[in-house]
Amino acid sequence: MEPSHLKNIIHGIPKAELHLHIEGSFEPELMFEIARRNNIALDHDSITSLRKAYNFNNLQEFLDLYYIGAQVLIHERDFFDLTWAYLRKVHSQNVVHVEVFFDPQTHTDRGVGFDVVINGIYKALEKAKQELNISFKLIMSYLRHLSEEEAFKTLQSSLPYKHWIDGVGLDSSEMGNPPSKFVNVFEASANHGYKLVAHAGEEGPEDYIWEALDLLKVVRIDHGNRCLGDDALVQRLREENIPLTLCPLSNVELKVIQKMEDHPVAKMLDKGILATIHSDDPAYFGGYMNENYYETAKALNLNKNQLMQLAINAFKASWLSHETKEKHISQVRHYFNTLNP
Ligand code: HPA
Ligand SMILES: [Zn+2]
Repeated sequence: MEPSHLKNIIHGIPKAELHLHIEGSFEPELMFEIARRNNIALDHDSITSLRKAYNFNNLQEFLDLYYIGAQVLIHERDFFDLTWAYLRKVHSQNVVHVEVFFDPQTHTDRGVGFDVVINGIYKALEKAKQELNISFKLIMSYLRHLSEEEAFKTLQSSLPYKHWIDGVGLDSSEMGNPPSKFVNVFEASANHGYKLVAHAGEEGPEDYIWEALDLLKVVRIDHGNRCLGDDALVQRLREENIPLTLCPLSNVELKVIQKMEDHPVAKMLDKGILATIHSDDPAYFGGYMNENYYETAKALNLNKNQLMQLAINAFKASWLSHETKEKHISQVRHYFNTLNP
């Protein structure tokens, strides 16, 4: 397919984004603006020099910069501006539903209140619902390099805002921080009514995916790239329809795979896994939803049916009501039916 034709097709697909860290959507331009108004000095003297530092050999090298960038976020307005900028951007890419992660501990550990963080993020999400017609869910993610006790404190802080938060996740440094470390806090989170997801099998082994399913009882796996090495796991994912929220540009940038041509998403679709495509940390990895779809489709030579399946899978994997999912899925089908051959 011609690149411009493929881009046009992808642009027009109504899309759902289910794996997005709001702190990872922090574009350098906005980071400099917020740093200036908060009187915070950044390590880099220009946007160009900051962008040049975005060159990672692994997850940890990225996380080190990601946490530094987040330090300029202090006031509710900062969290609002961050979230609003992301929502405007994805609106321009025909994203109609988002399920957004935020990392409260990245901020509360610096003395920023949980209320400040969530008010800023939530108000932007509400505004996008009203003005951009984007529906949303909000997922609070525990940092796995910290202790389970710390996660429990975060759970406690979240309770006054429970009606705004749909689920909890698990992110940050995967190796050496297995899901089993968080069994109790996940169980407690479920008891408070939160849905459960976890990053697993991004850099970590298949075992971590099993643990996320069996011990944490998650309903969705974030990444899960490593599952194909384990036939029993593939069967489990397929039989239970467990979605994998994949992030192809992230995988290339963090050297989870060597090149996009090695991405497992097409094989996963072939095996009947509910695989979906998202952007993870778009400001750091060079692309939002359309760019993730495009680079993947180009490298793997995906056809229209595969693109349609990916878009449908994302709505299936979402936490929208059955009725709303069906509405979006029929819009995706209609869109592909109206495309010229
Ligand atoms: O890709 C990721 N993996 C783990 N933790 C993260 N926190 C932000 N992005 C990521
Ligand atoms: Zn992620």
